[in-house]
Amino acid sequence: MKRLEDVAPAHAVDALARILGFQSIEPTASTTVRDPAEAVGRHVGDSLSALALPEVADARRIADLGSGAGWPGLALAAALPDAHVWLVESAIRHCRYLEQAVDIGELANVTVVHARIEEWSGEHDLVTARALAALAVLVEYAAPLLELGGHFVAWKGAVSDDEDASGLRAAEIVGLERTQILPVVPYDGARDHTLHVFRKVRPTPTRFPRRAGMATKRPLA
Ligand SMILES: C[S@@+](CC[C@H](N)C(=O)[O-])C[C@H]1O[C@@H](n2cnc3c(N)ncnc32)[C@H](O)[C@@H]1O
Repeated sequence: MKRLEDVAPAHAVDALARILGFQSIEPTASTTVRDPAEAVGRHVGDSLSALALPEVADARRIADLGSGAGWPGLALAAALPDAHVWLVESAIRHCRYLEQAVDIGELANVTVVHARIEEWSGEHDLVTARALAALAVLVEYAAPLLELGGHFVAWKGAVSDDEDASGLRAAEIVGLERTQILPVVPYDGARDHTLHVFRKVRPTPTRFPRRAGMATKRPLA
């Protein structure tokens, strides 16, 4: 099994160790992977696999959508102290957990946002999401929050041909273009992990974001 030192930069190790310790004992942590040794790969390694992308390593204003227990947002905040990270989460219970995790990690560069993604605004050079929704929904959530030229990275498991095709059609509608799919192996035995990278190439039409719930109820494609 990997150690934090193997998956995180040295300056992030102490903060992430404290957060993994807190996650292992705090009942409101929204994860089934509580054992810190296992969480090193499953959460931190998975989150930081994206540092291989310059679009992520160089980002300065990051919005992590549907943060839940805080991955990848907390790991990116610890690894990228010059960036500011907004953790956007609609469930108040998860927000309370995230605020405590941020305190325990002494992460000065994080803001926890209690909001539905569709009802929040901002302009970011990077938007991230893991385990949140199908690609078509994700690109619709991400596009209005990106500056032109900014990037969206989706952490995905296996993506069916249908989901992929719908995601690309929806991306076209909201002004995004997929630039690459990066296969990653964040921990031993990880299968079908990919980072789908999109770039905002056109302004998003002003009818977005649609009303809360519409993206999942009536997907664009
Ligand atoms: C399955 S969890 C994933 C959490 C985390 N990204 C991870 O990979 O461990 C999805 C989270 O997204 C939140 N969520 C779902 N739809 C949302 C929305 N429209 N706006 C804000 N948060 C949302 C849920 O409350 C939940 O905490």
